[in-house]
Amino acid sequence: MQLDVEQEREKNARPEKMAKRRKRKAARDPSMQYLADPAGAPMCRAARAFFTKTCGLPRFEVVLGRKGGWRVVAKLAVRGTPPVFGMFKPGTHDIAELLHSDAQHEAINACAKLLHKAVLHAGVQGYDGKNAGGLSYVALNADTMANRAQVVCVFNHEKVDTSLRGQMANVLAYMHAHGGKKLLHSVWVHCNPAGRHDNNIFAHEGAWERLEGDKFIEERLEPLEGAVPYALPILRFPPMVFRQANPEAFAGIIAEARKWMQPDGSSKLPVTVELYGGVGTIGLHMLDLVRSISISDANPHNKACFESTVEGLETPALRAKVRAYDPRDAVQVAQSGALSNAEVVIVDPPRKGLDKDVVYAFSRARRLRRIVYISCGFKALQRDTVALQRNGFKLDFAKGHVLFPGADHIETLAVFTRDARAQ
Ligand SMILES: C[S@@+](CC[C@H](N)C(=O)[O-])C[C@H]1O[C@@H](n2cnc3c(N)ncnc32)[C@H](O)[C@@H]1O
Repeated sequence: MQLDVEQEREKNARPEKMAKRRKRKAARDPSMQYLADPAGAPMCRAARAFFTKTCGLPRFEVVLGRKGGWRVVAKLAVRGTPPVFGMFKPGTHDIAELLHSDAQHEAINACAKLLHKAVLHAGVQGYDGKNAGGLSYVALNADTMANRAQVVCVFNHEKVDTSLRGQMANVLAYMHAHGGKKLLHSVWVHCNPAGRHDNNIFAHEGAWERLEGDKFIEERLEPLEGAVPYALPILRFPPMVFRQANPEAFAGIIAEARKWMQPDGSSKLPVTVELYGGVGTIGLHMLDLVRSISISDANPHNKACFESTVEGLETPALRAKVRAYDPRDAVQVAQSGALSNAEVVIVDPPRKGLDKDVVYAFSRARRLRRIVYISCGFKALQRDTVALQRNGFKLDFAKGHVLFPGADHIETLAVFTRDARAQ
């Protein structure tokens, strides 16, 4: 009997404890938690230990860029009426208001503030977190060349109808009347009728409508100071494709990856395949270093961006190196024979890392010597490193880059090489 009372007390105490824990966690903005020493964040320490102690590399350097103004892609949740723009407190569906962040590009901060005022003025309802309807997210992308922002209003609706267009006309009228014209690159509406537990901001099948402005943000990733110059592609981004949130720091990863494109150290240029290639952000910076390149990505919206960048390349010789863009899943591409002549493969998968079937396809690709792996998911990279090593690829090099200073995150360039006789 005594035991039952204890158990009952414990059971009742648990929700209270959980609520306290959630509150404590929520008090810390997780993206700013390690700002004093970004390279000392737990994941950076874990990566250092893994690559030096477990993998036996002599060193693992972690590179840190600037701590403020680096973020060019911001996605803010919107909840309630009047709508609050911000971030979810960790482990909850409550929002901490965030219209300004020192991490964000100034065009994003200015636009978020004005958009919020316009939404309040136009009487737009925020998503209530349960029932369909309302503004659920805003996504802002900085056009750093012109100091403007590409704005997407995401509604928890099935389709863009006259009511939504009417609300957005009022929002835009307010923004235009309050200095928005020079701040706005473009304005889009997207419909994502997701449930409250669906964390995807954009829906694969959801409707998109561009209300004003240009289709693409154009971006050049300036090479690091002192780098050997090469023809820089102009990348093009509509809002529905992946764009690196910290392009300045990502340029450092590209610069490092460029050093690893010749697997046998000779001057022979390799036949290269890139999987998870997005709009071509990495591969199109390697054209002077490859004989040819084929790129693929599962998001079909990337293809038009990629082709538009290729069309604008400086010389026909560079254009001639680009073989194809395959808008399919990496497993399908890897199993379709695309790797049969590949000597170098570049991969930059999402956080979950490489699919097992992709690793298997690498092990069967007879000419493949090198994998240049850019990872945004350290746990998956650990798993993939072990799997690639089992399949005869030796880890030659790894370097960490802090892309989101303050967050517990690391982006890693890892280079694997397979000796011709090892297959
Ligand atoms: C981390 S992003 C990298 C994109 C690009 N390398 C860049 O730097 O902008 C990962 C990319 O993988 C793509 N992706 C996600 N799952 C995929 C899959 N199963 N097969 C192929 N591509 C996938 C996404 O569309 C996204 O463009």
